[in-house]
Amino acid sequence: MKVGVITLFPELMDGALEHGVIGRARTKGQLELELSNPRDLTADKHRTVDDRPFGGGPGMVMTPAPLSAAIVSLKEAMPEAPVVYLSPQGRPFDQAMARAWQAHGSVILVAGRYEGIDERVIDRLVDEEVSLGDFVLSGGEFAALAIIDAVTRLEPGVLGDPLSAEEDSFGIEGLLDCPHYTRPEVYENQTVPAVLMSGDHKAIARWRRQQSLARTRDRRPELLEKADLTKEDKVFLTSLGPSDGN
Ligand SMILES: Cc1cccc(C(=O)NCC2(NC(=O)c3cccc4nocc34)CCCC2)c1
Repeated sequence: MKVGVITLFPELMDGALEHGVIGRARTKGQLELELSNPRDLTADKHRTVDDRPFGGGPGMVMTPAPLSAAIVSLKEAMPEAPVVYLSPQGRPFDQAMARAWQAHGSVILVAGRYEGIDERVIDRLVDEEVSLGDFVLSGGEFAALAIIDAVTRLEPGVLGDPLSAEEDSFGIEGLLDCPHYTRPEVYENQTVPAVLMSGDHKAIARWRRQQSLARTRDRRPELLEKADLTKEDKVFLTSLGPSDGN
């Protein structure tokens, strides 16, 4: 997987991507990260990357020239990669998008700062706008980090146990995850569901599936519409009483 990132804070990206599963994927060459900082491509001695908005108003806007130069430099290195601007105006990111970008093999992510980027850069160079959610951030970098994590995990060989990528709840046709327990067996007088201690793997798998289904119905019923449910799933859901929302 090749990921290009345009960011004014490459050190922030680098640092966050040196650890854990993602850090190892980089070391093993399963993830190639190429960062480009528009500030390095400025032509003025003050290395200006932002300016005041036409039409007035608060804050600053990222200027088009250095940002375009940074995008073009990565497009030359990764001509097949789609250019994705991370922004609140974008299409919500989801596991299907992560799978599509992993399958494609490369993506260029543009992280905004200030109030955003000059619209002419979007018109000319951006293929798609994608959002991590409806909240205000200082920059697109943390959205980029989340997306890089989601995509890299899907790369074959990155996760020790390939099943865990599938078993992540969104791997199982977009259901929420079941509860998880580990030692000690009794903690603060709270015990573990007996089925998990039974050694009956069929019963455990059924319990986990039913927990995922019940939680999805209670907390995110809209996900059930898109989920790929078996007949047994549907029978179980019908057997549940009214949702208690938890
Ligand atoms: C709801 C709302 C309305 C108006 C502005 C903002 C806002 O947060 N504007 C600031 C910026 N936000 C993001 O980049 C950003 C934010 C959230 C999710 C994201 N997913 O990807 C990038 C994302 C845009 C340029 C610099 C940071 C948010």
